[in-house]
Amino acid sequence: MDEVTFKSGNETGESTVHPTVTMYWSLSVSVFSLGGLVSSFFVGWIADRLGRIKAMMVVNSLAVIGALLMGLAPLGQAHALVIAGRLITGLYCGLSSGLVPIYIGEISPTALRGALGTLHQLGIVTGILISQIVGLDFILGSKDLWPVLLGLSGVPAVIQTICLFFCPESPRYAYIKLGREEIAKRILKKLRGEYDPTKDIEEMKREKEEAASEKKVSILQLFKSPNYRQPLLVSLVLHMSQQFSGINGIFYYSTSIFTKSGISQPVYATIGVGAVNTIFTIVSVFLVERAGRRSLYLIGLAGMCICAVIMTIALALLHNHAWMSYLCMVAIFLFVIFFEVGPGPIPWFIVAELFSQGPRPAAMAVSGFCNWTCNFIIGMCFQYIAEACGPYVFIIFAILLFGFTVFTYFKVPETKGKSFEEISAEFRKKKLKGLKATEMEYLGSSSEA
Ligand SMILES: OC[C@H]1O[C@](O)(CO)[C@@H](O)[C@@H]1O
Repeated sequence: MDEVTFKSGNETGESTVHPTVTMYWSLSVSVFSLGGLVSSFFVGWIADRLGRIKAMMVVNSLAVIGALLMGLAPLGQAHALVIAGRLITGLYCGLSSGLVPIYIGEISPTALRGALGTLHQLGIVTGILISQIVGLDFILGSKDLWPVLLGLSGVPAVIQTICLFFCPESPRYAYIKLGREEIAKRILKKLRGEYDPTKDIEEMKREKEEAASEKKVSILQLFKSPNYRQPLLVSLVLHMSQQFSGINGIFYYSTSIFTKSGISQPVYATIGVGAVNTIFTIVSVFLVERAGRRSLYLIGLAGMCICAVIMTIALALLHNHAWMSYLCMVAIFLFVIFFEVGPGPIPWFIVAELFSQGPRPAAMAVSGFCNWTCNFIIGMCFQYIAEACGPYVFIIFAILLFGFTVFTYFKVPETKGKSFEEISAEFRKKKLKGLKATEMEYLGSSSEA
């Protein structure tokens, strides 16, 4: 008999799963983010080498290959093919989660950069919601139809490839990277309608001069150069805060959290979470250009921190008070709402705002790598931490969220309505101020001596 079999009926009457199955399951869950973290490193390279549009088209082929491997899995060693397919799909997601925000950031007019940037997250959450629904056991999540479910994951990439034939290349790439002013002007007119592109071209010219003075920025230089220290720190911490907020703890394990908190139809509650997640990402599209990134991020993190505390209290008191399950459920929904108001969408597009054309691709690669690494860590560890901590698991996230809120308050600048150039000038000003302060301290201490 194959090793991969389910044993059922232990002494407690619950069914138990053979450890080999658990191992294959965990592996197929985690290779996805492993693929993401490896490939995100190459985002900058491929974006500059092929241009934004061609890069997205080429990368989409990975999604199709991954989907085919999973869809055709029953024809071969099913578990091995599913794991290989998930790995390749992860490689695809790592690249595309960097390329899409770079492209959106570069084609958007300043006043709409945040709103359009949030559409990237809207794409992610809509995908999650659709897969939650079609994954229901009476739709495609059954013993016979699961290969169709997994095979369909390539469809959005095919649709995107077709749409990309109608999309213009990034004007910033055309002007700054390729030096094609006329083409850049034509693209700008195609994107914005008949208007005078002189102001935009002027801005790109200044960015190009800045980029020319700093040579090509590699990932190593990004870490070495003091000019990028502050924006890099902000980018990495924002991506870390997105994943270490515990959002995927909720997403990966929401059904079991709902079961534990006594909800009778946990799968539908999970779909409810997906729906609320999508609705509030749409709300964020409209909010982000009004309220600004910094305030939304602060409200989002602080709100999530409070929800994590409430969830902990509700889970801890559940044994004594059955109504705590409702409180827990409300806290979970609010947690997701606060996430999508700021920490969900903002990290993806703010990195493109914090860096000018030269270092932008490298910065996107490093930030994407950070996001996927943290995602992988949560995927691997959450279950074990939850088992070890019981109802107190979310207190860890509450503490982390508090720390990230304080960091955001002191370190994250507002980028709303500012040109790329103005944003980097602000960082330079801060750096100078910091230097002056250190000089003063030094002079102060030497005169005291
Ligand atoms: O909406 C939740 C989803 O958003 C992400 O944080 C990406 O921005 C994913 O890691 C998560 O599954």
